Amino acid sequence: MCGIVGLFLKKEELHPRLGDLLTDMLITMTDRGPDSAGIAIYGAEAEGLKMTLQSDTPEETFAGLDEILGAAIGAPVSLVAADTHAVLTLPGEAEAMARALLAEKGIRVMGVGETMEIFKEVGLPKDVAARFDIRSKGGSHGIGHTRMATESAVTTLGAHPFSTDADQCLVHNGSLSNHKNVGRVLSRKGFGPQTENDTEVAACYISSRLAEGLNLGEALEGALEDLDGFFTFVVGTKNGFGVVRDPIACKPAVMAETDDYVAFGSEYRALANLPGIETARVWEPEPATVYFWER
Ligand SMILES: NC(=O)CC[C@H](N)C(=O)O
Repeated sequence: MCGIVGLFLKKEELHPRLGDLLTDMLITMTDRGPDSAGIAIYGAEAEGLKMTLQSDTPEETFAGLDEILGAAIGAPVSLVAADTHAVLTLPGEAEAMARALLAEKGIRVMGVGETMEIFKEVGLPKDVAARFDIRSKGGSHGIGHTRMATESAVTTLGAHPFSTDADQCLVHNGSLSNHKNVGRVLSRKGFGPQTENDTEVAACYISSRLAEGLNLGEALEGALEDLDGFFTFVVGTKNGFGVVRDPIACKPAVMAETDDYVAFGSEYRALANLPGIETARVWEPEPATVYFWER
């Protein structure tokens, strides 16, 4: 199982509603995966870099962290905390120094980017969305996932979306069969996974191909060649949104497009309440076919 949703808004007037629409879509998919849930939101562009952090002891960990980091970096740092996560904004050139300081304190970096923020925890979509107040978040596009684990433990780090490079994340329904081998090859190239999860290998694979200069569509074509097993992937980048299913395509998937948005759901009921869905073009994505949109 696992439930995936994605929403790429073409119409700017809908941007303030992104978090609300995605939350409803993901809650509809709850019975496809009760283990953990997560949402990545591509929101307002930061002046600098956003780093989404996670801590199991957020009250002690996040208190005063902006001042500590700001003093160490010698530049202003802002921090917005919500439950176990916090979004830090800092100058891009301070990323390496910030990562070192955060690692010393045992704080996890869930993802970085100019626009992407990422929130994921063990629990049901409705609870995870409420803990991080996802409904209040606006943005241009986002992806979400509710997990029934097949490949690694039910933990925060095993939850989707997996973000393995700036402004890039991926969700997956299925299970890969050659992720151990692909992971080893990617490790040698400096794109190795941090967890035992098969999906993270797919995210690392896309990162490595984008870093080679491929666009998102080409990177997803590469995944069809190089990744074995069952998969429906939905991928977000700063300006892009892509979908691909393996050649057998046994995991359900449905898409809808209007002048206002492109939407993905594991099942139609995830899309059923979107505005204007009555007149949308609705289709089942073909096996081994890449779909992607870029602004
Ligand atoms: N049920 C699924 O689709 C699981 C996705 C992935 N294999 C995981 O374990 O996280």
